[in-house]
Amino acid sequence: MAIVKKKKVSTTPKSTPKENGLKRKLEVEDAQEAETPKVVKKTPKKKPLKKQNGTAATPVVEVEATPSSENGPKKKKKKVVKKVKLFEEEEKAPKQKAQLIDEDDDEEEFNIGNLDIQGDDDDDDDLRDDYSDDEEDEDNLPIEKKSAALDKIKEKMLKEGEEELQLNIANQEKFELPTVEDIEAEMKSAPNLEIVRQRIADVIQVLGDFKARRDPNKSRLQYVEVLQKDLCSQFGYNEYLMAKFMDLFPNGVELLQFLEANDNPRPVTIRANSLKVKRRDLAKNLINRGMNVDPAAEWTKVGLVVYDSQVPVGATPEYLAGHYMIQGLNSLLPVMALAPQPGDRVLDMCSAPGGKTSHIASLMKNSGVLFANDANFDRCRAIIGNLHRLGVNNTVVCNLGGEEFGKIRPNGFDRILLDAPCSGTGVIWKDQSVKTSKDSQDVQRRHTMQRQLILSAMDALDANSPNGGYLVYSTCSVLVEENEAVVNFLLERRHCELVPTGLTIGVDGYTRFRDYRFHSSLSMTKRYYPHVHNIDGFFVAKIKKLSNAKMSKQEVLEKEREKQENKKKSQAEEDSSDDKKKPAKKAGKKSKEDSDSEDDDGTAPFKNVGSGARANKKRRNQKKAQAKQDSLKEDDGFNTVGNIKKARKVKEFKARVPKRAAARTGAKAVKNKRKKMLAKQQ
Ligand SMILES: C[S@@+](CC[C@H](N)C(=O)[O-])C[C@H]1O[C@@H](n2cnc3c(N)ncnc32)[C@H](O)[C@@H]1O
Repeated sequence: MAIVKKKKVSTTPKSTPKENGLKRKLEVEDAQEAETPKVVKKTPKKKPLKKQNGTAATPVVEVEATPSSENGPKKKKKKVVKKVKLFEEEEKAPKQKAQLIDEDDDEEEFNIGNLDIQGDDDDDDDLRDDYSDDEEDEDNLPIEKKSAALDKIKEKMLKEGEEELQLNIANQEKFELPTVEDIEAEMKSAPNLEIVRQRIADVIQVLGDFKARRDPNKSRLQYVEVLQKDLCSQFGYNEYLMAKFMDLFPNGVELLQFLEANDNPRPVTIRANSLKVKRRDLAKNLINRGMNVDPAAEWTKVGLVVYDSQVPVGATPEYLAGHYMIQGLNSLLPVMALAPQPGDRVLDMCSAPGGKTSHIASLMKNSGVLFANDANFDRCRAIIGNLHRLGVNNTVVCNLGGEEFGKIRPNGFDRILLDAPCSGTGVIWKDQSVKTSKDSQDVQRRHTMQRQLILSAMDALDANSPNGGYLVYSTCSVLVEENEAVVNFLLERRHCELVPTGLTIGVDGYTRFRDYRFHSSLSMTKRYYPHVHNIDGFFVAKIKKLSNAKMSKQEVLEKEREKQENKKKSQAEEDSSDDKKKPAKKAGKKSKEDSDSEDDDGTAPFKNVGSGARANKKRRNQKKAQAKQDSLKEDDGFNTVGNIKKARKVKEFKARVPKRAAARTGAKAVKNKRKKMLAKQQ
């Protein structure tokens, strides 16, 4: 309880920068207290664009919030006594106040200098010390003194929280896991979100140190199921998507960070249109209009972040004059990877509303030719509007299915951007309906379309282009099925190879993910996450076309065979390394200890990713995986091995017997006749 309130303090403005005499004067004149323009500018500046480190505050706070049965009451007593002392000193009415506080045990806040600060009187001592220190430092403004005092208190609280967490861990508290049925029943009535939140923190803690904290009668799977249900109810996702995210982030703390980032907006960013203005000049003009802007990140020369604005960002004279485009920073990445050159022939295959198109045109310096295509006619209007506003004049807007380009313009472009339609799982903050609307079928449909589009894009690319032959594939999805799986499919179907994106940020793409095994070069692709990079979830791959010749069936089959062999090899290697780690026990004699120890790998909370499981289990898993693969091949659009499957036609058996004969004779005669005919054929 006490720690949850501490969060309150951490959200208040943190620090005021030291400023020179003139600025200080202005500030004092402008506003006596906290809200000077400088403070507004500086405070968010640090937050939105800095890469967060792995241990973000929120989940830790949640764990800290776990009440320690031993410490809780003791601490409270101490606080009450100390508060009494303070009130004695401050108000000189000891008895009355003590009574008051005893009556209201929950009251843990008191007011100092217009700022609500909670905590025990050690904090107050600190605060007083801080003020006395500050008194000595006559240069500081009152707000600076308060800010410094707050910083100290916050630091202390964090330390205390950490100590409390350590104490909890040391106490080895056992948490009792409800059954999935209990949770389902709980969900039918209005669930208490505070309890759910606490349970999530508890389960993640248990999964993080499974051996020591588990209930011996419960398996890892049971914990994971409870966690999944709770996360769905806490964050409002369907189970399908939550399972996908749990696969993607096997570490519970990171999963929470990702889910929380999905509920918060990304910073507002704009791209300076270099066809019309330099970023520096644009920034000056916008600041003069009352917008608080700064360069968005080190890796971009055209991005600006807008902290706050007194005018709507989409209605300034500069916007209307086409000096900038409102764009998420992630949108800059695929265009930077594409690196279009002046004079190139470029295709933007799925381009509406034209943010990336106009960026491409500006890098081409309005020269060469750019085709901006989109299958949606209404969205094409938006492209045209934006291109006019931004002064782009090297572009042809067209309204075709992207799948057509491979046929109507084979080997026709130097560079192609395929910013594919996707599930949008990287931009959930923009569209919360994604949380519940995406299911297996939907993702499968996208996956199929993406594979068709990527093949068409590759066919439309000219491998003999003097300085090109590059395709950039991007999505605003974090799902492997829409990213690595699609690119891997292309590598198996066409003469092409992955090349480095040239992007300095991002994490490497997967080369293996659950049942999927991708080409090792997939590590050259880049992934972006909102909780890591503070930009939308995104994926970028850059591919070079090696030959305009299409692959023959023979070659495709050969690649296929090669792939299967590699897969078997890597599987065998895995098995042998597992066998080395743990000698295989006698098959069929599987004790309870064995089954427990399967779960004991605490490195990955949700599953034993890369654990040293025994050969027996491995074999069973292999069988399961094989069965799954077979079923994928059967009817699942995620099959990255075979052709893109159209709806299967069910072939009916037809007896090769003339209809008239069949009509004349009985069933038995027809059967005999058929037998005879078959014998003859043989
Ligand atoms: C992710 S958005 C593109 C965003 C755009 N690149 C930008 O930066 O402004 C995907 C676009 O693909 C279009 N689209 C969907 N299916 C398509 C297809 N088969 N061929 C071409 N475009 C398609 C959609 O209309 C949508 O505008």
